[in-house]
Amino acid sequence: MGRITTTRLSWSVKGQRLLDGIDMAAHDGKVTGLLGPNGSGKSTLLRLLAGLRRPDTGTVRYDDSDLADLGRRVLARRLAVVEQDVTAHHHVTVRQVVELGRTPFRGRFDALGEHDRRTVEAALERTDLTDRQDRSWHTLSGGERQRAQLARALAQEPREILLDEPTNHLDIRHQFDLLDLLTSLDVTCVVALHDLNLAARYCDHLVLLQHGTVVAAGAPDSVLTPELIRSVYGVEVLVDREPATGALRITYLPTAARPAAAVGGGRPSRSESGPQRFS
Ligand SMILES: Nc1ncnc2c1ncn2[C@@H]1O[C@H](COP(=O)(O)OP(=O)(O)OP(=O)(O)O)[C@@H](O)[C@H]1O
Repeated sequence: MGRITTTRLSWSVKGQRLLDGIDMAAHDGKVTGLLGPNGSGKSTLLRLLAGLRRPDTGTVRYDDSDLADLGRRVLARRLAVVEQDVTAHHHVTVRQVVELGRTPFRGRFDALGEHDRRTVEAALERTDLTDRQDRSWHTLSGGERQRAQLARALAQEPREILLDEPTNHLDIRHQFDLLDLLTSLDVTCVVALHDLNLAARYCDHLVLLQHGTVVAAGAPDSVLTPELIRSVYGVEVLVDREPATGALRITYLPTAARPAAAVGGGRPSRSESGPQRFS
């Protein structure tokens, strides 16, 4: 269906190792959250998973196939990518952006068929954009653009979706709508997130990065511990469960309650990593 795994994945630029020996797995139909401070390597890892960068060493596999052996068109028919702050030509409409999701399934000069049109309309509906489908790209807000990019990805009917901070422009309701939608899809999702509470609530599995390495991976309650959050983000937190839903809840403590030297977080030792390191 759509399992993504990496083995000892590394990538460098100008002699600087930005990803170092990443072993991770995104499970069939599940939502895997990529967490980590600014610059920890989340976007770089997503680009390697998408085949937009070639690893120096290591492999990415989609089910049993090595990404390096999958042709561009085969990959485009199964994998959708939602990058941060994508631009589009000013004068294209929302609907035209979403129709691009059907490109891998059509000949270059083929018109959209009935199935293409129905898929595009369903994607517009699911992202709450039906009434804005004729709007020009340049008139959209940041959040509407983000939803249009998600709609394009859904129109691709993918088996896997990679999303880089898809909620960063969205208001609270649309953040919940987007993540509810992702969790309801029968699609393997890998999503880079900054909001630890959203990660706790919506992700089945988390991969926590620091300095281009995986410092912890596993179920949210094994990764989002006060010790790991302090070590990686340099922030003191309380972790408990919301009374109403039972969901894991992270409460950030005021600066005065934080330990003096933790900010910036050094590379944690293996013993601090606690949960299973790679899964
Ligand atoms: N092409 C590049 N050339 C040089 N440095 C790069 C390049 N791409 C990424 N980097 C650096 O690699 C590190 C990881 O960047 P990346 O964008 O993957 O981090 P991130 O975890 O997604 O960060 P953020 O949370 O800020 O989006 C950063 O220090 C970044 O400056």
